[in-house]
Amino acid sequence: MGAEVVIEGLSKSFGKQAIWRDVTLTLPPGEVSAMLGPSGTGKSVFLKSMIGLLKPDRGRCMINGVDIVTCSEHQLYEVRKLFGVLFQDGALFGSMNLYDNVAFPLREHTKKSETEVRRIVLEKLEMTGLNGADKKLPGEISGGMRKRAGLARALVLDPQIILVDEPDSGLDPVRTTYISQLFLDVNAQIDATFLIVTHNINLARTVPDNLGMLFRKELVMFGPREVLLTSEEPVVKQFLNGKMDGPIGMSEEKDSAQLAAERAMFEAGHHAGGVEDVSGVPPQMQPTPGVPTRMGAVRRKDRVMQILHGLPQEAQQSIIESLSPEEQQRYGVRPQRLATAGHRSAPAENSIPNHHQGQLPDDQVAHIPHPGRAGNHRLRPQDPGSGGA
Ligand SMILES: Nc1ncnc2c1ncn2[C@@H]1O[C@H](COP(=O)(O)OP(=O)(O)OP(=O)(O)O)[C@@H](O)[C@H]1O
Repeated sequence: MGAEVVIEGLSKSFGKQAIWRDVTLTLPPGEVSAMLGPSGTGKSVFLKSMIGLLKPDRGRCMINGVDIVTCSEHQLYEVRKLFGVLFQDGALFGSMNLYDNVAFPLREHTKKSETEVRRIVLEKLEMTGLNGADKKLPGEISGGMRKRAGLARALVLDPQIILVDEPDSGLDPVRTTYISQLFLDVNAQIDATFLIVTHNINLARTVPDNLGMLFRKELVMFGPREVLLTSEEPVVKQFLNGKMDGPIGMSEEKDSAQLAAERAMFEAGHHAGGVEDVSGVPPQMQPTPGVPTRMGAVRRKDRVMQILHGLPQEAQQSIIESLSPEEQQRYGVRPQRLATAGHRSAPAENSIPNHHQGQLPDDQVAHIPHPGRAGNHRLRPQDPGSGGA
């Protein structure tokens, strides 16, 4: 199973420029999480901080019990072996063919024989759909293939955590979906913990189990996908709809005068861009038929049902609706009726009045038959109105 990553109060600045402060979240083991955020909000800095390439100013980043912010160089070296990283362009060596690129970490960090190296390289090339491409140079293949080769290389040391930086950069929407499918298939096969940094709305809506968003130097939210996808938080809504209307501006954020001027413009009928309001929670992509079940998704179901009562009402309903009738019965929950427009909830005739803070009545709160580690109490959705944990 992948490693859990527990981040508490993490802050990073460069000189006087604060990048983000007080970031607290947990990446549940074996689940796929994605971090969103406008350009320049420090998503790449966040990834680099997680592998110790950049040193945060404050806070903790615990991986298998080791805090990589304060650990020794030797411990950091060991912890880094748990990571596979897929950089934007695949970060391949241009002068080496794909075989040697993928073999590189094995030759560099292990004492494996060339026979063993060959077995592993060919296995990872096959896993990433690159059978027969081992002799190609990076310059001879498409951007999508380069990314897959970068993923094959990230897999050779059997990582427990896979970090992916903007997988869609330079790819068309169809290739982006194919690489997303590959992430889910690989996740199903090796049960590693994934963190994907992306701007891509389609990917964010359909791929990860958990979503987070960085904005104004803070983590706006982090939690199960249903929380962000049903959120009324303006910055989250704006981002997920790709519109100009909202707090995100041409550079990172707007001041109040610009916000008001633009609001008036949009109210007068100027198109704010993007498609019509997209709201609600689309079905999540699944592993390709024939690929093993995603155990991370199985554990997530129990985990999310354990924290269900603490989630916002819209998210709760969406989660309950995503369960099969048998699962609803097993967890002791039932869907409430939703109004059609914008998936906003309306109390069902037979529903018990909702309590404050989106809590479900006791008889609708999940009963977990087999609580386990997956009941990760540390992964809490951020209060939609705040950046704190
Ligand atoms: N090594 C560094 N030294 C100083 N400033 C840096 C360094 N690395 C990043 N920054 C600054 O940190 C900020 C965040 O950069 P980062 O690349 O993490 O943003 P991002 O959210 O990944 O953006 P994008 O989506 O455009 O890739 C930027 O202002 C950048 O200039």
